Amino acid sequence: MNPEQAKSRIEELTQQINYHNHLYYQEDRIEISDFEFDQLLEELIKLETAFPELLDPDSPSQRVGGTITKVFETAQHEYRMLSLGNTYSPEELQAFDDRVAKGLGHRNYEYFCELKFDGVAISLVYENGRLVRAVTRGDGTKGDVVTENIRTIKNIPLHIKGSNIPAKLEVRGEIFLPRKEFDKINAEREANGEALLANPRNAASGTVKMQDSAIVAKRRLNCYFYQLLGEDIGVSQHDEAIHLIESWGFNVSPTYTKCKTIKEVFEYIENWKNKRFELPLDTDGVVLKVNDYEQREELGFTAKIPRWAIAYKYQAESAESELLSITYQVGRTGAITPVANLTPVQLAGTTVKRASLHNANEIQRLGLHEGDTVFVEKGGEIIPKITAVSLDKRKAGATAIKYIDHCPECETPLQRKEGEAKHFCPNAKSCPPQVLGRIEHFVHKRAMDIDSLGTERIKTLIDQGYIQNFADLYELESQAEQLLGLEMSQDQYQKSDDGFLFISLPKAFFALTEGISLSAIQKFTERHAEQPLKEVLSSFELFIRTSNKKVAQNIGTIKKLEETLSSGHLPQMEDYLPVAAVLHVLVGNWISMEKLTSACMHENTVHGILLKLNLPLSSEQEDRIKKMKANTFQEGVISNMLEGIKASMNQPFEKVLFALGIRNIGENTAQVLARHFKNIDALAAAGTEDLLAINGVGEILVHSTQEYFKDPENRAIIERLKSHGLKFETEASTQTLESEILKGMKILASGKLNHFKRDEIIQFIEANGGQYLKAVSKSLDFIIEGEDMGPSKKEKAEKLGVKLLSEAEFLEMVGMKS
Ligand SMILES: NC(=O)c1ccc[n+]([C@@H]2O[C@H](COP(=O)([O-])OP(=O)(O)OC[C@H]3O[C@@H](n4cnc5c(N)ncnc54)[C@H](O)[C@@H]3O)[C@@H](O)[C@H]2O)c1
Ligand SMILES: [Zn+2]
Repeated sequence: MNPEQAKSRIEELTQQINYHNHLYYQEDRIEISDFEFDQLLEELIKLETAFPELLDPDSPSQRVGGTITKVFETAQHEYRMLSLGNTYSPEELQAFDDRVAKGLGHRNYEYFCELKFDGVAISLVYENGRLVRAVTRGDGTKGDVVTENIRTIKNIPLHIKGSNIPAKLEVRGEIFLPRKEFDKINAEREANGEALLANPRNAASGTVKMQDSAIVAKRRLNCYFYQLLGEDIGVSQHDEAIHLIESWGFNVSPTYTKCKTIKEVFEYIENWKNKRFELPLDTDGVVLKVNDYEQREELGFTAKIPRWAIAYKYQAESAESELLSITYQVGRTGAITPVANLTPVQLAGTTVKRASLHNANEIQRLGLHEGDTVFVEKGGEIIPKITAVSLDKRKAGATAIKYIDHCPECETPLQRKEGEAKHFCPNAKSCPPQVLGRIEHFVHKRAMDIDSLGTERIKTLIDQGYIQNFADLYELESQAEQLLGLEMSQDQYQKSDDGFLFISLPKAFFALTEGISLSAIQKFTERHAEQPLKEVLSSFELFIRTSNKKVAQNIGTIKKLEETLSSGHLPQMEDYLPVAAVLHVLVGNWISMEKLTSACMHENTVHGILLKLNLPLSSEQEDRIKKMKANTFQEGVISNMLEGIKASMNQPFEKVLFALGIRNIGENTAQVLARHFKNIDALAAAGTEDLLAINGVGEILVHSTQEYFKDPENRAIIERLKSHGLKFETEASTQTLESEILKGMKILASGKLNHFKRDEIIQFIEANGGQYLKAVSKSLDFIIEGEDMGPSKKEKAEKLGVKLLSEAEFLEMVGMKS
C-alpha cells in the first residue's frame, strides 16, 4: 500500500469508526458486532503504525470513544478514565506479556484477572465517606454527572463505613443490567407494544442517562466495582485495594483471581470460556492487570490505554447444524418471529436446538433452503443466531424457504407495514396470543393487580371461550359453577379435522385402570410407541397381568374398551383414543353411544363434555373420570380469582388507564395523562394540540391515543368496564389545592427540601400549573435551592443567570408560608 492509498483508507476507516462510536455511545445502538468494530479499529492502528506521518491526534485510535451529553452537568475526572487495549488472539496476548516483562526488566510480576463486564463505566467520588458525585466516562477527561440516577441503585453505598477511610477517594466500576431484569423489561415492553431494548449493555447505558430517576429506580441496575483511586488509599497492590472496597460494602464480582504467569492467565481464560454464561450478566472477555501499583507506574499509558492492562475478548463460538423446520411465533402484539429448529449441537457449553431468525429479511439474507446445513453462533445473546449457510452441503433439489402468509394461530392474512421488518397478524381482537397478551397486561401487578390470574389460567379461560377481552373478567362470577373442574393444560387432547375429541393413551389407560401410576403407564406407552393400537392394547393386558394386583378388574375394563372400539363407528387416530369410547366404558350403558359421540364433537375437554351431558354420576365414577382430566380449577382457586377481580375495581384511574394497553401509554405516561385530564372522557375528547401541550407527549402517542378512542369496540369495552364500577376518573386530590399560581413556569429543585419529598415537589409544581425540569438550563425560571445543593450545579445556575429561591421563599411565593 502506498501512502496515497493508506491516506484514503485511513480516512475511510476513521469515518466508519466515528459513525459506529456515535451510534454506540450516544444512541445506544449498534449496526455491527463488537468483533467487526474492533477489526476496523485494529486495521486503522496498523496503518497508522506503518505510516506514522498520517497519524492525526484526533484519530479514534487516540481517543476514548464516548462523549458527554448536553442534558447533564459535566464534571472533570480527577484521574482520566481510559479505555482498554483488546485482543482476540492468544499470540497477541503473549506479545502483551512479553512487552510487560521487558518493560519491567524481567523482574517478577503478577496479574490480577477478572471477567470483562459488558456494561457502562462509572466513577464514584466519596468525600468523608459520603457519595458526592457519580460521573460517566464521557470522553475520558470529563463526563456526565448522573448522581441522582446512580443513587437509585440499591447496592451502591451512599455512605461508607469502616476505619481508615480516606477523606477523598474514587471508586470505579461497571454498571450493568442483569440479564434476568433485561428479559423482564423486554417482556413487559413487548406486552405494552413498546420497542424492545437491543441488549443489556445498551439498556444499561440508556438507563444511566435517563432524565427521570424514578424510572431508573425501577430498572434494577446493578454494579461491579473494580478500581480504587485516591491520594492516600494506603495500599500498594490491586488485590489489596479490591479487598478493601469489598470490606467497605462495594459489590465486587467473585470471579477475580491472581495469576503468577501468563500460562495461568490462559488457564483462567479457558476456565471461564463457557462458565461465564452462568453469570447473571453479560461478559465479553477477561481483563488482566499488573497487580503492583509501582510496576504500573513504570509501564505507564498511551494516549488511550494503560500499558499495564489488556482485555482478552472471547470470539463468538460457532457450530454446524441442520435446519429441521421453522416455527413462526406470534407475539403478544401480533408480531411474527420465525425461529429455526435445529438438530441439537453443543455450543458455548449449552445444547442449542433453536436459533432466532428475526424476520423475513433475515431468511432472505441467508438464502435459507429446506434442510440446509447452517452455522450457528452464540455471542453474548441468550438465543443463538444463524450466521451463514453451508452451500456445499445443500441437498439436491432443496427449495428456498417460503415465508408464511397467514397467522399460524388464527389464519388471518399477515401484514407488513412500510419500513417495518416484521410481519404481523392484524387480528388484534381475537388472535389468541394477542388476546392473552392484553389480558396478561391488564391483570399485571402494576396495572389492575389481579395476581390470582396467572398465564396458564388466563389461557384456559380464553381457550374455553370464557373470556375474549378483559371486560369479560368482570362477568365471570355468574359462571363460577361451570368453572369448577375446568381443565388447565390441554396437551393431552387432540382433535380430528371434523372436531372430534381424542385423549392420549396414557391418560385414558390411567383413568380406565386402578393401582397403576400415571408415570408407569407413560413409560409403558413410550416403550410401545411404534406399535399399532391393537397390539398396544394386548401388550397392556400383559403388562397388567405381570405388574398389577387388580388383574381381573383391570383386564375386564380393557376388554370392554376393545369391544367398544371395534363395535362402534368411531373415528381413529394414532396414539390417541376417542374420548367417547373411554367415557362409554367408565359411565356405563345407560347413556347411548350416539349421545356420547355428539357430545364429543366441538368440545375441547372432558370437562366441557360433562357439562354438556349433565350426567348424574356416582362419586366413584366421578373419581375415575377425574383421572382423565388435566389440572383443574378448584373451588379455592375460583373464589380467590373472583375476589382478586372484585378487588381490582378499587385500582385508581391511572392504573386502569395503563391497564387498557393503549399503544405507547406506559405506566408513567398513564400517570401523567390521568393527572392532566382527570377522567377518561376528557382524554378521549382531547385534540392533538391539547395532547401535545403536555410534557413528554409526542406525535406517536397522540396518534395511538386517538386511534384507540376512534375504535367503537374499544369505547364499548370502556363502557362495560365503567358499568362494572372501574374507576375512570381521578379521586379528588388530597394533597394540594389546584391552582395556576406557577402557570407557565419552568422550575427545578435541587438538594434536600424540608417541606417536600422529592416526588412531592414535582407533583406540587405540576399540580399548580408549573413544569418541572430535570437539569439546569437557561430556560428555567428559577431553582428552588435545597439544603445541600451541589456546588457545581449552583455555579452553573449562576453562570446561566438562573435565579435561586430558598425553600422558604418558594413557600411564601405559593402562599404556603410555614
Ligand atoms: N459494535 C459497535 O458498533 C461498537 C462501537 C463502538 C464500540 N464498540 C465496542 O466497545 C468497546 C470499546 O469501548 P471502550 O473503549 O469502552 O473499551 P472497552 O469497553 O473494551 O474497555 C474499557 C472498559 O471496560 C470496562 N470494564 C469491564 N470490566 C472491567 C474490569 N473487570 N476491569 C476494568 N475495566 C472493565 C470498563 O468500563 C472500561 O471503561 C469495544 O469492545 C468495542 O467492540 C462497539
Ligand atoms: Zn393471528
